Amino acid sequence: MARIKICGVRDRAAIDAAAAGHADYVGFVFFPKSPRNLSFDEASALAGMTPSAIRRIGLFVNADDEMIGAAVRAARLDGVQLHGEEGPDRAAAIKGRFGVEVWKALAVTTRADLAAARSYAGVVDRILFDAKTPPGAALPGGMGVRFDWRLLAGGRGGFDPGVPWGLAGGLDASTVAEALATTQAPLVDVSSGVEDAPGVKSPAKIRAFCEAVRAR
Ligand SMILES: O=C(O)c1ccccc1NCC(=O)[C@H](O)[C@H](O)COP(=O)(O)O
Repeated sequence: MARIKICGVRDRAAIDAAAAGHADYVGFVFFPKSPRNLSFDEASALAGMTPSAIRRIGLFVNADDEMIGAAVRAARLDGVQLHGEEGPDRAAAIKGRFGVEVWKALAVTTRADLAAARSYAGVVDRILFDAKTPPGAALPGGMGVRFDWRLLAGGRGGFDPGVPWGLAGGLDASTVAEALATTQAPLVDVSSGVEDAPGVKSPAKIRAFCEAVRAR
């Protein structure tokens, strides 16, 4: 069964809904331009509300060590998701310095974009294939954009980028079954697809999303 990450949670209701849906991860966004951005104090409080069965992943975009360290400590993060232009060397340095799981998001439009995953094999704990947002978009993720999931449709053994992976971008309760059927993704990540407005998570949509994943 695919693992579930609910990204961009900002309040107790969203965390409770993720727990009710047996989500595996929640994502805390540390990117000031995002409507989902958290202060370190907010993240610390949310961490205290998160059941121990759910792991906390902090999302960063080209952040420096000072910011990542402060967030890891405040929110007692289990992992960091790198959503900017962090290369394998930077990812390795972050893993070495902070000793948490490191996920790298790769923006995908065409098959050629998948090849970059290989350079992170043995370095990161997970690759997240996410849709490339349009040029000039306000954010590099969390915008409900999807890519052609057939790019991840593997052969008999399924798609194998040589590193554990997940699928993100444009998922919601009505599309995730098709996404899973097409890709056999071992993890799905959702943000705007479980919101009523940017940054406003819907507990009902979170529960529906989790049910749609678990129903498969
Ligand atoms: O959520 C944000 O505001 C955000 C900001 C900067 C970089 C990435 C961001 N979000 C990434 C995600 O939440 C997801 O990993 C992914 O992009 C899926 O988002 P969505 O299409 O909205 O489900």
